[in-house]
Amino acid sequence: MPSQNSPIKVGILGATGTVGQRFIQLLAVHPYFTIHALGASSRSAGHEYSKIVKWKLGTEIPEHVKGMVVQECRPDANGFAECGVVFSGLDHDVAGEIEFAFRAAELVVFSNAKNYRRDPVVPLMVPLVNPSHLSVVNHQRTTLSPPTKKGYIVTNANCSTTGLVVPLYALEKAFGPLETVMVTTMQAISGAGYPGVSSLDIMDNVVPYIGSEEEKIEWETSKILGGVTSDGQGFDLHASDPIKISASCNRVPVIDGHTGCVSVKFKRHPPPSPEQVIQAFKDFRCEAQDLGVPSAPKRAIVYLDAPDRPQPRLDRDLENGACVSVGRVRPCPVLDVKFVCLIDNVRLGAATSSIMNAEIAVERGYIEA
Ligand SMILES: NC(=O)C1=CN([C@@H]2O[C@H](COP(=O)(O)OP(=O)(O)OC[C@H]3O[C@@H](n4cnc5c(N)ncnc54)[C@H](OP(=O)(O)O)[C@@H]3O)[C@@H](O)[C@H]2O)C=CC1
Ligand SMILES: N[C@@H](CC(=O)OP(=O)(O)O)C(=O)O
Repeated sequence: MPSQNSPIKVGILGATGTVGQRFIQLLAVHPYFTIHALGASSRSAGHEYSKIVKWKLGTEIPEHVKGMVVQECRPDANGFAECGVVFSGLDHDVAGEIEFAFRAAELVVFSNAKNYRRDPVVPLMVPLVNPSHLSVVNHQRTTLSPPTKKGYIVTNANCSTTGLVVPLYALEKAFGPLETVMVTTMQAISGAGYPGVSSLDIMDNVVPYIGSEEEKIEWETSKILGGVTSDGQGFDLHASDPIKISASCNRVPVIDGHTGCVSVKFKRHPPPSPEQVIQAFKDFRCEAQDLGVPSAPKRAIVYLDAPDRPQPRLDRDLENGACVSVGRVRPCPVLDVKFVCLIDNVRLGAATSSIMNAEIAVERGYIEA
């Protein structure tokens, strides 16, 4: 952990957006990191943050951030050169090039964008599941061009993928590999950024399509649940036990919180009973909790006993939005067991995961204080 006197200076790319605002809220007071630079598009650059942002959170903009001048997202822009880390909430249209430039300039980049998630040397890291993937950044530093001494990129997952893989990981840890997963999501409008989905499209409605979302859930899950290859240079993508995954994604008129209805089939026969599955959810602990990093939730999975939970409005604030809540565990007449899961898509689904990934990187010595 960095000493009290020298918190690591961090920049936020996409600081004016939905995810960027959460970064600012969550990092306003943080034991390891201090906000030092803000970046956004040329539309926002040159303006004081409080004058240009359409702040949507129910807390005030932190006092020391209000007057900060938003910069262009370039490593040589004012403030970024002194940073060790940048958190990125950039639109995917621009994230690829910008994040790469910050890595090349020897910054450590924690990204929410999809651009590098499939890269064979970039960890796709859900902090409650696969922090072991972080070690591959050593290989990334030497093999990606340009090679770096300190800089690297770590991404976090799609928000719905994150809400799914936490309970799936708990099940694989307790009962061995899964064979089949079916998930139907009901995703909040904040997942589409700001201004996102038009109110005329989403009020009084359900939209049964979110572009590329199903493919992301189906692909990302295996990279996250898989391990690191034996040479330590990449990811095994769960190849020895392939999981069949089918996702159906829907946009619903909820502000924050993605819900998933999940059915799973286990490789093992007989499969665990619903009672055993519930116990596995209750017993689940992960490395972020053992390391005691500041953003780790006390309970990574919160099991809710009531027959009508979890619900986004009631349960998205559990553990400050840093857990996955689950409920309705019951037999599945088609596969083995089914349940419902809920994630705060902008906290654990985005900003909280990036921050927790960075905290783990600090604790493990992958970021110099
Ligand atoms: N919302 C969510 O629940 C989740 C989002 N993500 C991912 O996180 C990222 C951010 O999403 P979100 O916050 O919702 O999106 P928003 O649309 O709300 O914010 C986008 C941000 O990117 C900036 N930006 C846009 N164009 C440029 C440019 N040319 N140069 C520099 N900055 C630019 C915007 O700045 P400006 O205000 O100046 O236009 C803004 O700060 C995306 O990649 C998204 O896919 C991942 C998981 C969950
Ligand atoms: N597509 C997600 C949010 C998102 O931006 O996903 P990704 O980071 O995988 O592009 C949603 O609409 O809820």
